[in-house]
Amino acid sequence: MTTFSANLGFLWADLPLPDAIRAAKAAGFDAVECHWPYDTPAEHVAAALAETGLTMLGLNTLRGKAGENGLAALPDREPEARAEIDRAVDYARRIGCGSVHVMAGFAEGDQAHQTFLGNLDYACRAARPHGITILIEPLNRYDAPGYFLRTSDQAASIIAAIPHDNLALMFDCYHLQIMEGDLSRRLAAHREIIGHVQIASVPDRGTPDHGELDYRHIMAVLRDLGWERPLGAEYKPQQPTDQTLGWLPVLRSV
Ligand SMILES: O=C(O)[C@@H](O)C(=O)CO
Ligand SMILES: [Mg+2]
Repeated sequence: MTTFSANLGFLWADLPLPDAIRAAKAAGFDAVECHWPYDTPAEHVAAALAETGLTMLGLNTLRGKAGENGLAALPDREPEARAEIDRAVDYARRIGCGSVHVMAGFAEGDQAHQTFLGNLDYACRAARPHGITILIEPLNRYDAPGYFLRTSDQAASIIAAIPHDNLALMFDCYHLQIMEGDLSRRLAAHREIIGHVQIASVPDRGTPDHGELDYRHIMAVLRDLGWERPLGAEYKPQQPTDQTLGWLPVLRSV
């Protein structure tokens, strides 16, 4: 049976994070994940996780100044990028969260590529003692124009260049359908480096039961590939989240 993680960056985003965790539990999710939890003390999040029995699967590094979308590929910003990596790894460690998405930022070119490699090497070393995986995620050109990481192949070549086994691809079906399509073959080609899978409808980033992607098919592909971890529901609810969950029992029963 496929299991699902509620992305609390979008779902129940109006609630304090501990209450969002409780709401995800009450709605029947199997796990949670978030974007930027840092305004909430880690011990409050850890307590809500312990109370509900849910695990926080992932969180992101902070994006930087207003208008920025991560720092890790920005030349000459290594001290800030690494401080954010340290902050994220420490927070993840304190709440028992298994992965940290290191956000690349708006950049291009070889210097950005080299900077990203250096910062990812740093992140993998910082995360390893805590059993934490570092994730990198290609984002689509419409939501994040100019974002350094755009395709699964680019992510794969970066992962191959880093000599650590705790670096993996966040395969967000929403972004990669927009950028590349051909998702069944993309999932198979990159199976060994995928660390987390996220879902939402395309193109409107709504509930995963409509739009140009049929997630019943994607779920069958993932099952055939031996994927058993929760899929991250990272969609933007157009109504209060509790009123948008009709897709959950339907996809769960597939
Ligand atoms: O897809 C997304 O936007 C998120 O997974 C993320 O972490 C970057 O904002
Ligand atoms: Mg995503």
